Amino acid sequence: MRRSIATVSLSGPLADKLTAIGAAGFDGVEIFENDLVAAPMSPEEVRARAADLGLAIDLYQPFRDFEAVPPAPLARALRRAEHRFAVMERLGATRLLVCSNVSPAAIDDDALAAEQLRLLAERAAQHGVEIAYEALAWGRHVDDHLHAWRIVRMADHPNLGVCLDSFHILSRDADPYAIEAIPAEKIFFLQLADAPRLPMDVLHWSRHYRCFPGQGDFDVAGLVAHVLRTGYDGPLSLEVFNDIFRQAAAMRTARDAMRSLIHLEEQTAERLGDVPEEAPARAALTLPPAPVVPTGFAFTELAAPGARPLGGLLTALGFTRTGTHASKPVELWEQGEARVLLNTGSAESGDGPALGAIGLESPDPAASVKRAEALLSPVLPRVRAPGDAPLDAVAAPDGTELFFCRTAHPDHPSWTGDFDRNRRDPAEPPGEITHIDHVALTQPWHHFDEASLFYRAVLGLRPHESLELPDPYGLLRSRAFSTEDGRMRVALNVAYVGAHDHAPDVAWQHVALASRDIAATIGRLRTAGTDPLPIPDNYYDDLEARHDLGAERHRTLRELGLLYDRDEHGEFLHFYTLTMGRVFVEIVQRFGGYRGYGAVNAPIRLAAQHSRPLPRLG
Ligand SMILES: O=C(O)c1ccc(O)c(O)c1
Ligand SMILES: [Mg+2]
Repeated sequence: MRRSIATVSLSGPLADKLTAIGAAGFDGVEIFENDLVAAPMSPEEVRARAADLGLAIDLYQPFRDFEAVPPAPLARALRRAEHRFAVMERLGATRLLVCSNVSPAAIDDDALAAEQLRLLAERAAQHGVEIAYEALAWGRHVDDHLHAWRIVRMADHPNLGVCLDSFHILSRDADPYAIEAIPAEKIFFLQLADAPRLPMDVLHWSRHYRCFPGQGDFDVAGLVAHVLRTGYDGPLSLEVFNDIFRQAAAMRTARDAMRSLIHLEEQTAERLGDVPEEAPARAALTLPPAPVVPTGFAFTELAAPGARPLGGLLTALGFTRTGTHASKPVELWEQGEARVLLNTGSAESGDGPALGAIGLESPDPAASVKRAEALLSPVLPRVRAPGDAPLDAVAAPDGTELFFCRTAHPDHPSWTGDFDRNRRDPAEPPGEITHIDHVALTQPWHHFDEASLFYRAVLGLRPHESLELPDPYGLLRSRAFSTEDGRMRVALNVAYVGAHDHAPDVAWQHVALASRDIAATIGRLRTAGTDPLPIPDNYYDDLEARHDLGAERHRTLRELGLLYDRDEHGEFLHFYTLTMGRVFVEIVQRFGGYRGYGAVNAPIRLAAQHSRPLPRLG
């Protein structure tokens, strides 16, 4: 399908927005009047710029508070309209969006609305313009797309149709099924936006919290499927009012927008299903190569300029250094299926250790990269020595390198073959750590939505509930993404701005390791002389109030310094190590199918982390 985007969705002056939209590969653009009015370019210049960038001007908008008014305001509105038609002629735009009247002066009279819209359409026709009538969810009398359609049908003018906007429809929980009854030629435009479910006033919600499809909670693909069943073949156009996107780099937002549409077309195809009666609708869609869902973690790589403290920590947790890379200053540490790479050669950032890369188990690493590339993720150049196994990698939005691996599979060269694994001591008593449970990545606040879409669309992960966690210095947003079977999980946290002078930088990342006997692991750590993150006594008093686990268990948890959570599936015990540079390690033990991440305990962790000076490194 043709892909468009409204200029309101991006940051910057109009010329820069157009450049970014063109560079991201869009076919068309909705020009917002504000952007044009404020631009130092004539409509003819905007027209020429758009044409140079290969962009059609698909819509000009918005035209407000027109219909169902008394004669005097109608006369004024028609005068306004004539001016808009003249600008549109200069722009070369032929569709004008008219949104439903929000003025208290509007009259609740569909016949009057239809008559006046007919008059507007008649005037528009003289300028070769068509009117797309959109029901705003907060319209005075028309706040529903089917109501707008009834008025359009009543007006019965070839230059008048409806504009459907997924936000206005889905924010009101309207069933989009009835859209299928609207003839395709009367759907003049389709605007798409997603949004997180927020119980708030709909105007405020729409103007500040819209996001690209795949970043929020709406079933946008389901709606598009209904629209395509009508035979609609106009553009899929993103119209996103978002406070953060208004501030973010336009090039990056435009690429994210395009990624959203690619993914949306794919999801729409899924909603349509592979049956003959849906074939015409499906034919309009362009599909990227199918997602290759990771099956687990192959490794995590920590940039460890001063490797000693991290190596010491891993030893205390029961890891063994099992190898060194044949051509790079990278050590392999293993325990069970948990593998940690310490990259001692990484540049000294001044911040100390950091999480640099994640290895994901993929059933087909090359296909994983093709998928990521089709969804506009930067593929990383392969820097490897001649004998090294091929490693396919892409960059996640926050710069974390994601390697697609096939560990120890007979049909695929394994990355572990690049390590001299001569140090594995068979006499070493096995520790309790079994595998990597999850990885938690802190995202810059203005890239959180981009990162969410990346993990959903590129890796095919399922989003979990979005959480807000109190922290002494701010409110932390957190959302987990996992495979259906939960074997591979990533938690994204958004870093806050830190407006206090003394607010610490919390761009921490952490690796959570699964233990089959967490009491033994924390004991092992203490025996090695390494303290875990201390948990205040008050936590255990509160835990006793919230859960009755029996006196004995409560005493043990308190003595060991373990945190506790439960859900309807099972129980969860965990603890943390102290932070080193930008990373810390969490040890977790799941019982009986517990699905969460101990998020209730995150505020305790954050408070404890803030109360401690950072350990000295090196
Ligand atoms: O918020 C608004 O006023 C507004 C304007 C134009 C639109 O297409 C829309 O969906 C909302
Ligand atoms: Mg709209």
